[in-house]
Amino acid sequence: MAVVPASLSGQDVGSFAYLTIKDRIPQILTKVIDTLHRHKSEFFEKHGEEGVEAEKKAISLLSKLRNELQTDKPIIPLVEKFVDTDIWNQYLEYQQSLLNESDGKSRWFYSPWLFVECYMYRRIHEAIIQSPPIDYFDVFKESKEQNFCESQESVIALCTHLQQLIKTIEDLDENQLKDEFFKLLQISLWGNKCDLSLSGGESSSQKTDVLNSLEDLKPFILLNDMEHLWSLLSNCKKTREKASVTRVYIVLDNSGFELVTDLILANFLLSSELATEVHFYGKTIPWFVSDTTIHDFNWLIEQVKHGNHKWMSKCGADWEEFVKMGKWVYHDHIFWTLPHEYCAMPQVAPDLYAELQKAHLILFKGDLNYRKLTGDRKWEFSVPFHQALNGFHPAPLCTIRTLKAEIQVGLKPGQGEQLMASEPCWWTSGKYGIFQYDGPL
Ligand SMILES: O=P(O)(O)OC[C@H]1O[C@](O)(CO)[C@@H](O)[C@@H]1O
Ligand SMILES: [Mn+2]
Repeated sequence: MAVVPASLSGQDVGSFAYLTIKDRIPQILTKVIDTLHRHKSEFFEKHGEEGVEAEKKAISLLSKLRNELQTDKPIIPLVEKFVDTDIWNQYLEYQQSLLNESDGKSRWFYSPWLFVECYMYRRIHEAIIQSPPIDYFDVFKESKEQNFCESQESVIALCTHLQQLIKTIEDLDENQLKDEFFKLLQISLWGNKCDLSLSGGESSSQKTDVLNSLEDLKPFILLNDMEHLWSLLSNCKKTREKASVTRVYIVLDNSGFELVTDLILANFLLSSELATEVHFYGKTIPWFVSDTTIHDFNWLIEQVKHGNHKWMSKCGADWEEFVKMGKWVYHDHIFWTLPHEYCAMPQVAPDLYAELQKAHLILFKGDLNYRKLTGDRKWEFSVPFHQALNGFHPAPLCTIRTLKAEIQVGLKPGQGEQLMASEPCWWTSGKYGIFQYDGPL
């Protein structure tokens, strides 16, 4: 097996991982507890006393979790039966086996950051499913919906842009079509600034007109492989036989404004015939505050459809139709909410790996996907992306991510060091973005 660098972890005092475990995660837990409190009367109305008791139980489990974290207690196995409980507990044992001390127990600050951060969201889910009858409750739903509602104006601007574009799409020459493709890719990139995990669950909606900001934002794209995406898809379109398909898969990240930008891009892919099918992958359980579940996906399409604007509602109606016709397919898979790096997918989720191999192109949205693609490890800046993927090559793939963690590969020699000297927060602030491609050229 190839030698890989150590994992990022909270052991490195002062690092982004350390600060996330120390400050951001407890803050998110406190918000979750507060959300449950605020829904107390709703639970009472729905379920009577039983609902109130369940709310108390969930809160006490979450307070215990917060205490374990803040006092750096050992990571304990999951107890409630769920589809992935055994896989999680096996992974916990595996993490323990990596520790050299004889009585070594995985702890929050001493284990890989990716592992403990995923574990925290899985424990939140456990607290909820241990508390029937409120075991259906999505503690992050409110903030995801708020993010969408606060981005209304930008959503209208994007829907209007897309509908105008579609009207004349057949008259566009190759270069014009490529320009439009690049625009919508960049919108989807900057949509990733709006996650709610980095902001500790605080509102992070899109209020400026992103369409008119694209030129100003260009200097912040550190790696730009958009040309490869164009070559690949325009080639598929040219060489495609009648009745055959081009499948683009989008591994989704955040709901709210970012999801709108992804759906706008997916709509364009169909309208331009660069793809004939778009497959979406979301999360099975609430995850990293703002990540998309099937409920968020359906809710958002419904909202857009009933939007108070002609072009917005046209988009929503078309999107519903794409889903009905099977041109857009939404998939769930438990693997996306496991702590494993993606190079483990062939062993842990061979069925999912086989599905991904059917794609002509896979787009991975967001920072967490990047961390899992590269194993969340301390790679040198100039290590090739292909190498950091550590054998994960199901199909041509591209990561579309704003930088929100101390990890970046594939830079030019000296580029990372230079950024580090001039702007120490360059890789955690979400200010910079990348399109990083791996696949045949
Ligand atoms: O929604 P994204 O882009 O995956 O970002 C998730 C965020 O959560 C973090 O784990 C921080 O809590 C960062 O890695 C990242 O900023
Ligand atoms: Mn996210």
